Amino acid sequence: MRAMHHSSASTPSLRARDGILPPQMRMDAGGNVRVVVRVRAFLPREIERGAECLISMDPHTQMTTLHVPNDNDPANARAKSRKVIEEKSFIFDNSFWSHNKRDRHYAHQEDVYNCLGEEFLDHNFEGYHTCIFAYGQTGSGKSYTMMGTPDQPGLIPRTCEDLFQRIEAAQEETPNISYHVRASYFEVYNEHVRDLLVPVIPNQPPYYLKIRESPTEGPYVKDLTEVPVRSLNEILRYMKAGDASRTTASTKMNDTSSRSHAVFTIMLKQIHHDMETDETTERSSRIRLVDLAGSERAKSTEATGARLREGSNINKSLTTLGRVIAALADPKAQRPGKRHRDIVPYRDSILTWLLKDSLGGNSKTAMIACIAPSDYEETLSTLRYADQAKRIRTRAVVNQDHISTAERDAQIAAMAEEIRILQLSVSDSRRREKDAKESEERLEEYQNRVAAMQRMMEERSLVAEGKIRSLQTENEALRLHLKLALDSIKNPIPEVVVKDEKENADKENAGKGRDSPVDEAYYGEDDEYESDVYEEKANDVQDYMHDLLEDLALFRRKIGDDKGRFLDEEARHPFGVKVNI
Ligand SMILES: Nc1ncnc2c1ncn2[C@@H]1O[C@H](COP(=O)(O)OP(=O)(O)OP(=O)(O)O)[C@@H](O)[C@H]1O
Repeated sequence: MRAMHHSSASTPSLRARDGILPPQMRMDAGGNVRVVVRVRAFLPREIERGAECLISMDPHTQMTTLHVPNDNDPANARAKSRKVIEEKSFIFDNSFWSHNKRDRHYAHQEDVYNCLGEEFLDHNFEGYHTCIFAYGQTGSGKSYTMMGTPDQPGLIPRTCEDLFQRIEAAQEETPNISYHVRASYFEVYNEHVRDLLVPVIPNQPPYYLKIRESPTEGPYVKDLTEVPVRSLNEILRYMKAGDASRTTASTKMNDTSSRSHAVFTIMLKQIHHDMETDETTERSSRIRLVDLAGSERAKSTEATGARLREGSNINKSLTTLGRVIAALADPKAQRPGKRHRDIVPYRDSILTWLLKDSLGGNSKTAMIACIAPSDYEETLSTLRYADQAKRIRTRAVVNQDHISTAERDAQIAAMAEEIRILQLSVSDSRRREKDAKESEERLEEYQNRVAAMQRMMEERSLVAEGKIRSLQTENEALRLHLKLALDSIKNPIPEVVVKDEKENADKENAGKGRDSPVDEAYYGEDDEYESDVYEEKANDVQDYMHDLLEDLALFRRKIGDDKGRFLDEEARHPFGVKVNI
């Protein structure tokens, strides 16, 4: 069973990069949703129509103010028809001014990452799940902020880059930790989930995935592709492929990408093996990065109300998200107790059901509210959403497990037995073909167990890899130590004589008629005897070190054999089962 602990910052080998942000900017375990707002520059069409910027931001108070539009901009005519139209101010955790590049406070992509992404990645290394989602009307800069462009990469590629840089640095520093990264990418379109890592087959209808809920892990997408990734380039390749799939799908359906919600997930597993206690500590965290559909479509759908059911489905997820945020922000929802939790309508849409944990459960969550500079109505609506989201509190815990090698082996053996029994019952119910549903359920359970076992085997092999790496490092250190020891024994550093002593010694030597004390140290009669002793000592140390290295080599071979056996076992059981998250 998964044990949950609060962050054990003292675990030296599994740590995040600390001290980057002042403590008041770090969330505690039960923190509020972090809310930031970002305003973009004018687009060419806005400049053409002579749009005015209605936003101002105060870099000291992080206040964002929405000003009343003048009468010249036709885009704000509807806003003008409202009864009350007034200046509105909101304070957020950060107000990012990306409107005018010449401004001293201009927030570049890098600034957004440094202020938010970096801290969230710290949390992931500490073992917390995180979620960052971008919200805002179409064309307000969500994709630019999350994905960016090749020249100006956004939060997602920067997170991946930093993740692999940290892993690389940590592996050099502490070789007994193994890191395992997996990624998945899906979109929610028209209340359907589509796997973006499965290539679209031309002239074939899209394949939609089902949602399931596990009592321990919460809602997940069944059969979602989850690929293991070992480098930045690899993860970027998957991301690109997913984006291409998203665009292709949209064109095929004759739609725009802004109608779908894209969810990019990275699973990070850190496995630390303590050679002395033979105990393994695992930290698992989920990094969820979400680019939501444009918000104003949801509102217009809602406003007309009479659209076809299919039409209203398109952004059902987004309107439900609004209701979920409102319910969670309600102080009643913060109180413990089943009744209050029940009023949150997570299950009313696919997106909110899947993000249940990220919005109101075990996750540290941030919302980036993207706003256009000259649209009063839409911006006010986004800012109100964001203001409400500030009040949501999540309950993040460090996802950490301790397990000894013996316990892991026992678990694998028990699981293998369970799988064998399930396999028998699957083939039995298939033979009887009596109850198709029962058979399907058993098969699903069987596949889940096989996938879980496959993971355990992979982890066992990761632990072995970690052991080998730390032995190699130890080996190298010993070799170096031995070399230095031998060098210093064979060529001892002459004793340094301080000035006064040297003068006295010189005088004494002059009296004895000798040349210098250094000459004596090197060529004196006694020295031949000394050098024999050194040689003998050197040989002893060398023999001792040699034995040690042989022991190490033996241990290494043993671990290598173990690993080879596991891999063989895996090869004999080509599970080929997809993994659910
Ligand atoms: N901070 C920014 N700096 C420069 N250009 C930006 C910025 N934010 C957005 N843009 C530009 O504005 C346009 C719209 O942005 P983007 O596509 O990110 O919007 P979006 O909110 O994702 O829209 P949709 O909901 O339709 O997907 C793009 O041309 C993008 O390059």
